[in-house]
Amino acid sequence: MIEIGEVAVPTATVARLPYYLRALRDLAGEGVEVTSSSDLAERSGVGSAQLRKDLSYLGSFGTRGVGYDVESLSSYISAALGLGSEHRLAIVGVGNLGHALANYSGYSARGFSLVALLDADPGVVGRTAAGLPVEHVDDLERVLAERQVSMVILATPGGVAQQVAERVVACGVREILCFSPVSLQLPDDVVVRSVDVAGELQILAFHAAARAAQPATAAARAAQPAATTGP
Ligand SMILES: NC(=O)c1ccc[n+]([C@@H]2O[C@H](COP(=O)([O-])OP(=O)(O)OC[C@H]3O[C@@H](n4cnc5c(N)ncnc54)[C@H](O)[C@@H]3O)[C@@H](O)[C@H]2O)c1
Repeated sequence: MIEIGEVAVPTATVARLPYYLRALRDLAGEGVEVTSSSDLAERSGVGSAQLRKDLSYLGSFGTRGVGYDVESLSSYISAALGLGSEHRLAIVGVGNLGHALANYSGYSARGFSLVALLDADPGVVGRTAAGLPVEHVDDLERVLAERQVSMVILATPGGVAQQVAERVVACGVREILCFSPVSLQLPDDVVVRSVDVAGELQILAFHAAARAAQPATAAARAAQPAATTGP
């Protein structure tokens, strides 16, 4: 469970909120003012019962027979995710992956500002990516303090990730997005989200193998219409 204000929300629900928010923003971009739970659920890639359950942790939304007000639900989820305040990001490790992450153009639209890039390689330090200079990791403490960094993306080789993460945490950062292939050992109040593309692909491979083993069952399940009730 994660505390949002005075409410305890399951971690899995919090992980789905960004998908609801993205779907709501897409709807707003299309000029849609009110949406049904089934439409929002489909756009978010979840079942509508799951969507209603997740939203019920945050409060009472939607009008039966009418639906959800896109703008107000979007504002509420943004506030629940803490996106009202600016999150200042640094990327440590600006190799292939770090460079690609630096050039991602979607941070600002989602409430994040990329403010610093750090690397240990003298051949990388001094280059620019996304309009920012890459600074030496020796200056990590100064850079994080000066730019008021509150979140760090770690994209260093696995062998140095623990040591870099400890320095980041000593600077007061409590949220780390880790791409390095290690299990970081950090104080309990530090939240680490690890991304593992190969692991996700292995899960897809598992599903592909399961589907291949049971073609008739899978086809029958896919043909069943989803049940929808409520707003
Ligand atoms: N999680 C995933 O799905 C995923 C996908 C691809 C890569 N990775 C991992 O992400 C990391 C980066 O991958 P890559 O392909 O960009 O590698 P890369 O070698 O191109 O980049 C790593 C960068 O980290 C820098 N570095 C090394 N030591 C450092 C330190 N102490 N402080 C700061 N920077 C330091 C290097 O100079 C280099 O620029 C690797 O650990 C890789 O295994 C994870």
